[in-house]
Amino acid sequence: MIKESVFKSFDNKEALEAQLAERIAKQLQEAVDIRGKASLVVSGGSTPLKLFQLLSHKSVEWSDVYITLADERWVGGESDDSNEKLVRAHLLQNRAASAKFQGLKNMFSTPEEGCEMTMEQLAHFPRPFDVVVLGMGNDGHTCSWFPCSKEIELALSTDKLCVAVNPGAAPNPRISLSKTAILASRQIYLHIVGEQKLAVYRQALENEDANSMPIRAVLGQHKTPVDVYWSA
Ligand SMILES: O=C(O)[C@H](O)[C@@H](O)[C@H](O)[C@H](O)COP(=O)(O)O
Repeated sequence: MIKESVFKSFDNKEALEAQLAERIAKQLQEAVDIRGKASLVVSGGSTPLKLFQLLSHKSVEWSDVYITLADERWVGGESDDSNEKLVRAHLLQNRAASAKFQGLKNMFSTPEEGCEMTMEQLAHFPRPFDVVVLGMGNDGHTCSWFPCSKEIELALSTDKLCVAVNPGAAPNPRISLSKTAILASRQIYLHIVGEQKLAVYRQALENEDANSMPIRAVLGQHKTPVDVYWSA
């Protein structure tokens, strides 16, 4: 059994998003106040869209906030599969438009070829990351740590910042921050919605085999604070 992290449940998505946006904004501003800059890592997918929109209106010194992605599909920036496109459309708007965003995709044709350049482009990011927002798939993946990929053990063991991942059961080759990179942060939020994701989360707590349910690599450690935000 994995010792449960902080688990906060909400009656509806709106209440979750309002509280999480407020908390993230406060933590980012505190980081700017203390260290002069802050770093935020966000995930793609459908869950965080409203959270991004709420965050974009928050009174944070966004020009001192560095934002990147937990993972990216290796597709063009105009593709509807692009997480960068999603972040530019929903988060890098309003007040947050002045944030310093660095995507993970570059001009190389594969993530394997582009990985080194991606890591060079992230080398200047404030680390440990101040805030990391993760989602979770129904297979227990987070970031692009897919249990069906041949790179899953590497993603969960390498000391490098990024890994290329070729998921069998999901579209597009990916680049992902590694477990080492994600856990080198001050605060992780796992943002999940719906009964099915709750059941997957509960199943993840049952044992520590992260290769089969990679979210366990995050839930099973207690060095980095992990707060789970769930709503029906
Ligand atoms: O690139 C991605 O798709 C995300 O980074 C991925 O890890 C996502 O967080 C989960 O797949 C949940 O996605 P949903 O929020 O759409 O359920």
